[in-house]
Amino acid sequence: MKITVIGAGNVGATCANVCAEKELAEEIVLLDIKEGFAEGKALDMWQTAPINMYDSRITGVTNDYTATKDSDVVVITSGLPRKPGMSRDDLIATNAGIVKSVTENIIKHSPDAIIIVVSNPLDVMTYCAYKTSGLDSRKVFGMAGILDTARYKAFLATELNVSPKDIQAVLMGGHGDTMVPLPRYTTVGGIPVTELIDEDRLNAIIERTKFGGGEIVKLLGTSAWYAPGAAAAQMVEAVVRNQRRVFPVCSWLQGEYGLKDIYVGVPVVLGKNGIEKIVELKLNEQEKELLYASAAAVKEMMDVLDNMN
Ligand SMILES: NC(=O)c1ccc[n+]([C@@H]2O[C@H](COP(=O)([O-])OP(=O)(O)OC[C@H]3O[C@@H](n4cnc5c(N)ncnc54)[C@H](O)[C@@H]3O)[C@@H](O)[C@H]2O)c1
Ligand SMILES: O=C(O)C[C@H](O)C(=O)O
Repeated sequence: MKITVIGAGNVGATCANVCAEKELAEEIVLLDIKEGFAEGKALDMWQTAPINMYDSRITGVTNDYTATKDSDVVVITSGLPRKPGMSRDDLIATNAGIVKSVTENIIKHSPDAIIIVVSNPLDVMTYCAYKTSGLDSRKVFGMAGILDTARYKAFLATELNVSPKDIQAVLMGGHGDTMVPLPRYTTVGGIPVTELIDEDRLNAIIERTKFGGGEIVKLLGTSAWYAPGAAAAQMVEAVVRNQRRVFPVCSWLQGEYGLKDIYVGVPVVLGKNGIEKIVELKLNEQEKELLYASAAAVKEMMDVLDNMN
């Protein structure tokens, strides 16, 4: 197995580090456009191998795609993060150029790779990588739902003073303020969450989840990386170990949920072929309405991207 992570910044480096610590591949390549940056990060990480006891070999390169040749999985994290006061959509012009050129280079050297997109605005950048790569849509998908549900679960674990391990949840829609956490599909040790928390508190947690990325941007002046990097690595793990995990993933819909030709977050089964199956939940009218509003916001940005090319 060979994994490449494009972008050795906060998210890319964290993702590569988690992949190495979990020994997800014999070879992990970190690539960045900044001279010496990926080399330095990779060298530092490799020096943790004797401490953390792993033998996945990490190397870093400056924009040399020959080193990424025959990768099984490529994670794209290259691009600008937002600053306080910005929305993710404000990044579209710069990051579309970066994701397009990166995808072209990936495909030249790893024509059969599975591509996991992390760069923002997530749903539109995943669409950009899909269009550019020419790959089957099952092999090009985006990371957002694992992060967004992790935030939702973490907030619930704090509120209920229980282990986050026991919280299960589904969240759908785009990776923006319109995302749709689904309380009807949220359980704590198998108990419906609505039996454990009153409606007002639950609604407050849902609102905090929707703006969870922005909360961190305000605190740090740049966006989050520990949870995003770990979430991307969890998707890599599901693929390289063929785990068939069920996660919300930004996926290309072809009629599922009544939506067509759009990338948006839905629950899927993730395995060695990428998206093995899209799971269709029986949403009620209110949930459908929220999902469609979120899909409409994503579609608007996909149209912006189409008009840029
Ligand atoms: N999907 C999500 O849930 C999620 C979560 C967190 C961050 N993000 C997004 O991920 C991206 C990266 O965030 P970050 O915090 O790691 O930013 P960062 O600035 O720390 O790292 C980005 C890296 O990309 C590199 N880069 C830029 N252009 C490149 C190119 N053409 N080729 C290779 N490398 C290039 C930069 O040199 C930099 O090192 C941002 O767009 C951010 O919004 C998405
Ligand atoms: O909020 C951001 O800009 C980064 C990322 O999408 C996140 O949710 O942490």
